[in-house]
Amino acid sequence: KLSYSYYDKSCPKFAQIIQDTVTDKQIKSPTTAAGTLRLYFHDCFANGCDGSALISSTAFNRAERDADINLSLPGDAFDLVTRAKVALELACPNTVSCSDILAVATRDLVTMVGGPFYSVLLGRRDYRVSKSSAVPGNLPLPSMSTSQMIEMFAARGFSAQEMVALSGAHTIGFSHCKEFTGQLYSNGTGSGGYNPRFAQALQKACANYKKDPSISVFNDIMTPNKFDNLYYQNLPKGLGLLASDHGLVSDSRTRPFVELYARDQNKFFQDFAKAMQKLSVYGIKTGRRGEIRHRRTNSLHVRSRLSRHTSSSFPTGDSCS
Ligand code: HEM
Ligand SMILES: [Ca+2]
Ligand SMILES: [Ca+2]
Repeated sequence: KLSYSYYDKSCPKFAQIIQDTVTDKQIKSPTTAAGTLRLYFHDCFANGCDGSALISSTAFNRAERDADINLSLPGDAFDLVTRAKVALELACPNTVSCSDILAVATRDLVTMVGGPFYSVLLGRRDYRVSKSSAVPGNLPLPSMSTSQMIEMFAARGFSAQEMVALSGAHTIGFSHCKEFTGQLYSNGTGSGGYNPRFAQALQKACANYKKDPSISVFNDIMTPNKFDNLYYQNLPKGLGLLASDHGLVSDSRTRPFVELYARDQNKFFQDFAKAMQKLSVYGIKTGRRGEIRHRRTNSLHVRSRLSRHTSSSFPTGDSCS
């Protein structure tokens, strides 16, 4: 049922509208790419790529996006999807799903910041149900062992190699101090796999994070805004940020792939693209299991987020939330 030409007749401007929205947003807010890529991963891993992570909570329902782990997803990522939705509803009403928008916008952003281009199958439908209680256990935590992470990916049909390739997403974006400082302080400078000078610098950068939880650090200190293979080159040098990143190079089941991608960026790009295509059809809803979501929002959603990003006010009109 999915196809590459799904909107060719019903919405010929589909690809162009998303591309224009993405370009405009990424130029104005350069953190959009990483935020959207993470949002996409979190949507897909929790019950499939069905737009469930985009839904806002109501008085009667606490939605996925208000699950603890999702509170640090930046407002800019949600805002991007809403902007594309508004433009697409004007051009072709009631035709394009929010989950297709998120899949293609993510691909466009990865390409825009230097990563590989890959084609995305279309025709996903959006799921109506979104519960914050369904999130814990479905997403990896930096405190998990490599075995636990391998298991979580395997449960969804992803090999250890595909997990390592997808983790290359940490070549861009940020992490908040609370995600890695526990490791730094409990192990003391230089242990736990961290390069000693790097650990010191991180402690300094995060010295005030309890007072200011928005303090965050680049995932890839070498090329934080560029999608490349420096993330893998950093790991053996102790320059990975999260404990889970270090785990990939200390475990013998994943280390060979870290080394492979550190040596060969083309191979990383090929495998990342393939794994993203596989992720993009994970748990999708077709037919009557889903819908083309379109909600009218006429009030501003005011949200408090842990995120360092400012969440732009949502435009009035159709939205995916
Ligand atoms: C393998 C296990 C993984 C763990 C334990 C993990 C954990 C995390 C954590 C804790 C953060 C910091 C969030 C924050 O403080 O705002 C983060 C950021 C990020 N993650 Fe992961 N992640 C994993 C895999 C992935 C995958 C597979 C992708 C995408 C394909 C991904 C994409 C991202 C991106 C792009 C960011 C930066 C977000 C931003 O700058 O707003 N991660 N990850
Ligand atoms: Ca989902
Ligand atoms: Ca990079």
